[in-house]
Amino acid sequence: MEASAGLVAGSHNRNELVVIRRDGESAPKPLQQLSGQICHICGDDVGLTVDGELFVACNECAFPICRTCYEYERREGTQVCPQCKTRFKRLKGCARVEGDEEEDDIDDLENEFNFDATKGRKNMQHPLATDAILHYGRAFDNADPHQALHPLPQLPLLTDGRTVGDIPPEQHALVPSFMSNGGGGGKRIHPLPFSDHTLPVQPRSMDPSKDLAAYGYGSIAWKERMENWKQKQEKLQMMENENGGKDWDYDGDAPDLPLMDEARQPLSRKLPIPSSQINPYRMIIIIRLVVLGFFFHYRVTHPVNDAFALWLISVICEIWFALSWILDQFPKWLPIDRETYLDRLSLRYEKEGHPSQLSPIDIFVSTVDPLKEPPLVTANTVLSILAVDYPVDKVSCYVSDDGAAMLTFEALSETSEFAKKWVPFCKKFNIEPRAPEWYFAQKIDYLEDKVHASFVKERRAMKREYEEFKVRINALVAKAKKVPEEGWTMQDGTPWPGNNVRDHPGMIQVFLGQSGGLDKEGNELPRLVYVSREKRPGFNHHKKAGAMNALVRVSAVLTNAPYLLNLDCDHYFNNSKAIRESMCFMMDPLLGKRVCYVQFPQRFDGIDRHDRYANRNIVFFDINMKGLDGIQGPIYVGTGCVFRRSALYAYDAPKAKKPPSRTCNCLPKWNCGCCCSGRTKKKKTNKPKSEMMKKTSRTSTSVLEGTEEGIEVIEDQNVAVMPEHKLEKKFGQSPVFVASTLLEDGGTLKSASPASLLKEAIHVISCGYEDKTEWGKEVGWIYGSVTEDILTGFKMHCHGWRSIYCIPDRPAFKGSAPINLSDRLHQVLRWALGSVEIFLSRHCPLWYGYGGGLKWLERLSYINATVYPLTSIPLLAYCTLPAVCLLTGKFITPEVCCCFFFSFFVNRYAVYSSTIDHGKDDLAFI
Ligand SMILES: O=c1ccn([C@@H]2O[C@H](COP(=O)(O)OP(=O)(O)O[C@H]3O[C@H](CO)[C@@H](O)[C@H](O)[C@H]3O)[C@@H](O)[C@H]2O)c(=O)[nH]1
Ligand SMILES: [Mn+2]
Ligand SMILES: [Zn+2]
Ligand SMILES: [Zn+2]
Repeated sequence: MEASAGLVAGSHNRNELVVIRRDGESAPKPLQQLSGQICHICGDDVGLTVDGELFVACNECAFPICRTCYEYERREGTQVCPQCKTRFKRLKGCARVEGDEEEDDIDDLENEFNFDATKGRKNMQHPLATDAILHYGRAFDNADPHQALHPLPQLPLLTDGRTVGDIPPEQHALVPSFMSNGGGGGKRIHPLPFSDHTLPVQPRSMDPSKDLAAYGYGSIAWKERMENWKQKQEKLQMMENENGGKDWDYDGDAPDLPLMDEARQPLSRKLPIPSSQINPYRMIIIIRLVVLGFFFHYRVTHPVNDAFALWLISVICEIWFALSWILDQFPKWLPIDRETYLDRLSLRYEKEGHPSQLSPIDIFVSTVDPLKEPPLVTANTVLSILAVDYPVDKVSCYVSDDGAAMLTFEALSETSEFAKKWVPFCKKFNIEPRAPEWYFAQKIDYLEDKVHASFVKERRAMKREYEEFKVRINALVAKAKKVPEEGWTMQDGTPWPGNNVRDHPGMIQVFLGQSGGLDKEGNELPRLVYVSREKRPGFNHHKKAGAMNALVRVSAVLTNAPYLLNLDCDHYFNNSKAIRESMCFMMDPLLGKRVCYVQFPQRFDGIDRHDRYANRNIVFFDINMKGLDGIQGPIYVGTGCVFRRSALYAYDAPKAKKPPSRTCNCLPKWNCGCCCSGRTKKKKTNKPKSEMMKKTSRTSTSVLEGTEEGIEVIEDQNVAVMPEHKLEKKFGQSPVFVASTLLEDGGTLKSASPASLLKEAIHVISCGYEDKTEWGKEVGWIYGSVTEDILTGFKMHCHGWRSIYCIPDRPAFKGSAPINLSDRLHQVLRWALGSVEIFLSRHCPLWYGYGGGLKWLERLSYINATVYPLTSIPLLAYCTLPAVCLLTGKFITPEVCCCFFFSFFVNRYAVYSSTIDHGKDDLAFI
């Protein structure tokens, strides 16, 4: 390589030219003065060595980095040069870092290049580096004052008190993030600290010299990108801050027209899977069905007389397998994808100069046992909620603590304090994800991620703050290990009401929100509410379903947002725009009114690459659920789901008044003459915007224009003309709660004082509240199964609602899955038992809810979801048959011909795929 290839020139406002040769064969000479070089990470002066020479961190490309940044990167960052990705070597006088092999040998060249053998530039070492002794005074001048004040705490303790190194890899919770170097499976994560639209990503060229030209320090491209970025940020900031902006003129002027049109567009779009992709699958299903017919014809008409019992058992098993295969296949007939338009949502509901019209949302987090579900995990979930990209006054977070643990309470209190620093940081730099543990587990790529200098410093300071926060939480956890004899006492000296977990009063504490103190930048934070429902012996508390219903009522009394989102305590917001995604469906004036919930797929962190225990459930989440979305909507999986509050109150879906010729449920759609021929006949709505956006109220019958197909008319028939005593019978004896159910657009009674509302909230979480009401039977989360989720979703579909499956590019939520065998087996067993519970209950999807709006393919899929565990019985029988055959010398079929072989083979394959690819397992599409 030519020496000139490595020539890099630094110029900034202090404009001294520095020339450094990359090959190092002859010592590079500074042409003029050396200081004045700007660090391309933090923007400080790079500084000099004691010899008065420029500090050089990377001998390969001499990318300008100051000593502070260099040390930080070695200690906690990627440990490689941001530009050429060569591993940093230790420089004399720099702090030791974990992973430094030798004690004294500073010049650890061998190691250096063993690490990155591909570079093989052993003798291209920069001479400056070998005797680089740093200019301490200088370096300290540059150091982040925060860093100097707070020495880095020891290795962070995990929540169970052990240090990181002690943790076996198979553990729930946060371990993987400590173990891996940011993102499992060696895949590098590129966090996007700034939103995608701020700067176009410039593709990196393959030619290293070009690379340098484009990215080398002082290069024009770099500076342009910085400038560009700054301008865009300022613009964005201005748009956000400006409150007296230009009014929106709907009927108005030409310049506004494009915007207006855009705002009128639908907020989401349905994308059917191309028929060229899906038809082959359908064909295979049909072919198999036909072959199956032949097979059973043969089997039934050819009994084996000398081994009748064997034959009968095998035929029964085969018929069961065939049926379960059919149950499994047909709900996949019409898979669809969806696309959302967040920009249109914003144009429509967040008009400049007006207060945001986005709907409020109440977010529920459920926890039970702080020792099994570490408070740090819950804290991360809560932080990601508080920092969500949504108007703060429209978000409330309710944490249900079924363990009545003071630890959870105190951790939440700490979390609310930390949120005052964390939330403004997230919003300022637009980072993802907004759960600090997962955010800091990512490594930054300073070049590709368009990092701004001030961001680098604030990020480091925040990381330090987070580590201190973690230490505080871990201290709480350590303290909670030994329970004092007289039980816990709160800071004010009163005993903790929840000292007896099975017998304690209801507890509510509101943190943050309007009255709860502002964040570091003086902005309000979302409301955070701690709720622990009353527990008394002799009452059935119905586990998670009971906890959720308590939250439904508390939130109705305190905030009453028209939408709810529920999350398990270990599922954090991975995508801060997730609520907006769901609102693209819920707030769509056309499609929205019939949607009971928007389910997001469950995604997980820290699963091993081969997904040993099939935690990901790929077939279920990426195929079955998309198939259901094409019918009546995905089933509810218990977490990551945005509900319409009124759907939880057991109201029927607004009826779609379809033209009589379009009411069929034909399958398949493409050969149905009755419902699809006139599909293109879309009814244009010419009503003025304001009227289209008019909110409908449950107390008045209103007519909406069109539906998702644009051809139907919906009528809101949830007219609440129920007499009050009936409402009380349905919802329980709380006038405030009952009144809240009548407010379609949410909101609370303005007349009530906060104190009286809190009193009412305590009342609605008392044990006896649900007695003789419809809670758990018709209203809210439905009781009677440990998989309350399937049941709850099923009831809604029976009421005629439709659900939506939303898969944003960036996964909306992420959780931790059980990654050890016994936990996983327990979970699968629990799900299986829950399903059988439903199958044997009055809610059995075979018989329940006819005439209520449940589509038959959707019903098939619910039957499949509840009956699948029973397949284990015929499977066991079928697997023992060969052994019995061998022992008795008899066989399940009579003499065999070759056409039989063919059909037998095909059928066996079908049996295999239907039993193994069952719902929640990971195999091929069919
Ligand atoms: O008495 C209880 C028991 C559980 N939970 C909460 O329920 C959630 C799920 O419990 P977990 O033990 O993690 O069950 P999983 O099998 O991991 O959860 C899956 O399966 C459940 C049952 O189908 C669903 O409810 C969950 O949302 C879904 O993630 C957790 O947040 C718990 O804190 C309570 O609030 N109260
Ligand atoms: Mn879980
Ligand atoms: Zn720096
Ligand atoms: Zn380099």
